[in-house]
Amino acid sequence: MSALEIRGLEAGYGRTTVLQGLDLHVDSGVTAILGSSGCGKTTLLRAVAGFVEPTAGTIAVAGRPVVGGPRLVPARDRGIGYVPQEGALFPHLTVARNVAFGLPRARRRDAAAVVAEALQLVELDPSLAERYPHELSGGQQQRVALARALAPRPALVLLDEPFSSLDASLREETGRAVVRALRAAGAAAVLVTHDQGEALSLADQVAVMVSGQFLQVAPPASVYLTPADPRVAAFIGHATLLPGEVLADGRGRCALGEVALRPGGPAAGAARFAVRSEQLQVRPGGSADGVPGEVVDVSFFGHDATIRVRLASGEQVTARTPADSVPTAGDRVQVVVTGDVTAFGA
Ligand SMILES: Nc1ncnc2c1ncn2[C@@H]1O[C@H](COP(=O)(O)OP(=O)(O)OP(=O)(O)O)[C@@H](O)[C@H]1O
Repeated sequence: MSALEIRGLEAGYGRTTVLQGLDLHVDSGVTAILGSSGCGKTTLLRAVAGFVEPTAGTIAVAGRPVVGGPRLVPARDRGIGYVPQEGALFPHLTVARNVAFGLPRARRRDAAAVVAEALQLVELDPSLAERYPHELSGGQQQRVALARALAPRPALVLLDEPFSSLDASLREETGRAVVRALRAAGAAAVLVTHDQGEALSLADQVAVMVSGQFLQVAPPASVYLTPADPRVAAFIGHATLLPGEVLADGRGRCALGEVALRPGGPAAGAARFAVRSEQLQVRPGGSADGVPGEVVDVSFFGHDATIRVRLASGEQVTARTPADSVPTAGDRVQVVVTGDVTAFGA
């Protein structure tokens, strides 16, 4: 039985349709909904949770229809845990009372045991139970919000950009802890994010959303290495898209010269090539390999750097290079492509 099954879902506000017929299947584990601001990620979560009424389609949670079935099941009866942006804990309640808040009446009598178990799941010290939210760090507050969502033992937890207010290091640590807690609780989760690193590192399945549609739903490595659409390639791999031509022998030609193509692409003729930044190597000007170009600018990150290069054709490409061999703006370089390039029909 799947934790969440969505078919042909349409939803919006007034006359505006935001979700344009979505299908999604979540068995278990974490599914990340990845997309840029305004594409409809929160609207999808709200439709699943029961805060937005869809105009078409069906939603089933743990095998039970909640939309498009015999009756529209209200939010409180869907058996879903919801972690909103920035946790939204009740400021006047202690951690323990926050966690116990959503428990059904029958389980409130042993609330202390449920709270202790939920705090253990999210790896929080039991001594924090009597603190108030303002006495916790941002990461601890997020874990309490998850403990509150997990306490009623839902089959499905929805998380809306849960780490967006945390700084980079805390974000990674909290993200991993949250995934461990979800797995330990046996709950499937749908995590909304616009951060591709977060989606790729935390999720078992990534659904890439653009304008209320899913362009690809697949495991992280597949959306990264074998994007189904040029927009997925540009969004996920920071790929440069170049016009070119597929040659008869399965190779391709573009402003980067002749390149090897990933099998299964379009037939010979005009095409678009997606080249990920780490597939491009920048060598000193005058090197034998590659095509010539001029460095436009460099962004240094410590562990590596990205280098924008203007090719002789006038097109610009972005290369990622180790931190110890970074050229400077204005340098003449040779750009070499490594590995297979993904081609899409023009
Ligand atoms: N209550 C509302 N009434 C009318 N339009 C809305 C409402 N909420 C959202 N929208 C619009 O619906 C579209 C999708 O919004 P949504 O919040 O789902 O996007 P999102 O992908 O979650 O964005 P973000 O990453 O910025 O949170 C946007 O164009 C937004 O302006």
